[in-house]
Amino acid sequence: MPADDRSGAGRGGLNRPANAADDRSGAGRGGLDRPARQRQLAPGRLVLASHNAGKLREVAALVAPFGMQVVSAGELGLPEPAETEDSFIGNATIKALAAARAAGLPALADDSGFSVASLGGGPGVRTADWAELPGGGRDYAMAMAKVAALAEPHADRSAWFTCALVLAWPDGHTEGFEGKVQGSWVAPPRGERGFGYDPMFVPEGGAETFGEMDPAEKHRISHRARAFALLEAACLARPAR
Ligand SMILES: O=c1[nH]c(=O)c2ncn([C@@H]3O[C@H](COP(=O)(O)OP(=O)(O)OP(=O)(O)O)[C@@H](O)[C@H]3O)c2[nH]1
Ligand SMILES: [Mg+2]
Repeated sequence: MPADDRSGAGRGGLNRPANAADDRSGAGRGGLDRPARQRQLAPGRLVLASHNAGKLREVAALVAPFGMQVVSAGELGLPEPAETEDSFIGNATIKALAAARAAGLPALADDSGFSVASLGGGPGVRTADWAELPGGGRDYAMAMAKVAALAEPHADRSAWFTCALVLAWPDGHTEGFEGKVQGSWVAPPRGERGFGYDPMFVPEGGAETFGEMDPAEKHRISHRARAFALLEAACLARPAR
């Protein structure tokens, strides 16, 4: 397990990116060319560069207070680019840049995943792949069963979700942020709410899975909410009341 995969969460409230310098540069290089202040997202149209209905619902709810007119990549008929990087920030950057350039609008992408300590942080960036069916489509019951079967022999039940959010502009500028939520995996899965692997994850200090809890509670503590809090602080202004 990469040591810093489990850093960042559960310490001092909101998560910081695992590597603040790299993650907040967006381009992943950090340091020298990083602007002193992140680029602000002006009110207007924003593409949500995801084809996952569960994510779109959650990201749209996070963006809602900021008065942006959101449109999804699917509604614009944008293709899904290949996610060829081995980091969440890297893949979110691919998706955000592809959408921003194709639409000529700012775009917000989410790359996220579920990690199990005893599986060396897997499935991690390959979380969606573990649910893919050979003939197309996804089966999350199958994916959760696979994770549980592989992790079952190990005493360590700790697990976490990671979410990278990247904002991209048509000129190629990006800003990236990462959030994590620590907890443990459970089997069999519990709850019908949420999406993906939510029914097999219990956040630290809780008793319900993300699949059982009120969506408002997941929104309050999730990896996605934590990444969004960083994005908000850096790039968004709440409209005046
Ligand atoms: O239980 C979950 N609760 C969550 O809050 C959550 N966030 C992400 N995931 C899973 O992680 C993979 C992301 O893969 P991913 O970032 O490539 O997204 P995706 O392919 O589904 O859509 P897109 O945004 O790429 O179009 C997918 O399997 C998602 O189900 C979650 N599962
Ligand atoms: Mg994807």
